[in-house]
Amino acid sequence: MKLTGVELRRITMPLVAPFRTSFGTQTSRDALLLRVVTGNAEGWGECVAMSDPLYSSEYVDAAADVLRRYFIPTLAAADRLDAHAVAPALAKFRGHRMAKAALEMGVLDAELRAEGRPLSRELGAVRERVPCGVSVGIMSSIPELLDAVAGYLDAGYARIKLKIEPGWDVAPVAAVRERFGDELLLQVDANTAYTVGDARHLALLDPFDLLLIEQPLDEEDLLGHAELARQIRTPVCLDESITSARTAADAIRLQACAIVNVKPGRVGGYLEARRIHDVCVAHGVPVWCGGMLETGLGRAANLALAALPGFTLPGDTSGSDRYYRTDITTPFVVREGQLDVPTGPGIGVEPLAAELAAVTTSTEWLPL
Ligand SMILES: O=C(O)CCC(=O)N[C@@H](C(=O)O)c1ccccc1
Repeated sequence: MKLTGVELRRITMPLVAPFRTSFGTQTSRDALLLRVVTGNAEGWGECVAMSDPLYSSEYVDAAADVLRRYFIPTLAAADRLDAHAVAPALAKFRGHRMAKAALEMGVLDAELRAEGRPLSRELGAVRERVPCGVSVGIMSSIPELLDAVAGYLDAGYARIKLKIEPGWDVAPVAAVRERFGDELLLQVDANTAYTVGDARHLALLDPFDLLLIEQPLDEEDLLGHAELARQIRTPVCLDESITSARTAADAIRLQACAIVNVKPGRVGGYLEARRIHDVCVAHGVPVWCGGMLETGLGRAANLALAALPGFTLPGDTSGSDRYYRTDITTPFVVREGQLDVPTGPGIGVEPLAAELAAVTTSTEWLPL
């Protein structure tokens, strides 16, 4: 397969409501999409980097630049190209995993569409539908939080994840437990907001029977997470710390985590995400699929991944309307707390022309 050209497309999609985490508040999603054109098919890639380097070191302008100056020309020069050749071809460049993931996703989508094969089959999916959790941001009051959680439970979500930070942790968890009962699948996400010195405070969450506490400490503090895990009962889950199958294996061996949040964009693509799944399954560590406010393109691909056997916990792949009034693909609608895994070739969805045009802020065609 030969690369004939790549379109870099920037889009801006307003969120239906502000989404506050421990590292900031988002009101819209500025994203980079890639349309990868090969001799016999086109594929779509979505870069999950945020507008600013607050979740990780990557940000969308930098991703566009490194793709334009280094990654796309490197692939164009490759005499044979398939999705499995993308990561090795780009390995000489350090980091920029989200940019690499977007390009690999576009090549993988094009390759599978040309062969008529769904991504779910390529990855090894064993389910046709996956249970959906939902991520709930930090709110300005407990009543506002309880109303939001009630709305998501009415919508059928199978699991609630609460964003927490110092000053917004035990009280919201206690209020949600008290209002919605002990059966509710409930977890929290700190996005690195604490230190191991907060262990005694975080142990106050133990009585609430949480599924997990996600990334409580700095992404580079594996030993701190291992120490924290010895001091609290709530299982520790890592997100930002897990950037590859190698770091997943190290984190497990160091007993820094009992559960892993797998995000294809964070780890360099869906093929590395599958390797992380395989490492975790081999160690008996459950995984679930995280989210980065993806459009329907990334949502579709994440559903294929979330259908693999080791994804035994509900992920953050929620319905399109959790974040967007109008998606750029046919919207994903949660039914009985589940979403259908796309069955079409490749990622199984394509952008809707009018909806995509309405949110496009720039396009750039790189002929190769
Ligand atoms: O449902 C989603 O797509 C978002 C899930 C979610 O909470 N993502 C968090 C995270 O840290 O995992 C996030 C939010 C904003 C930006 C980056 C990451």
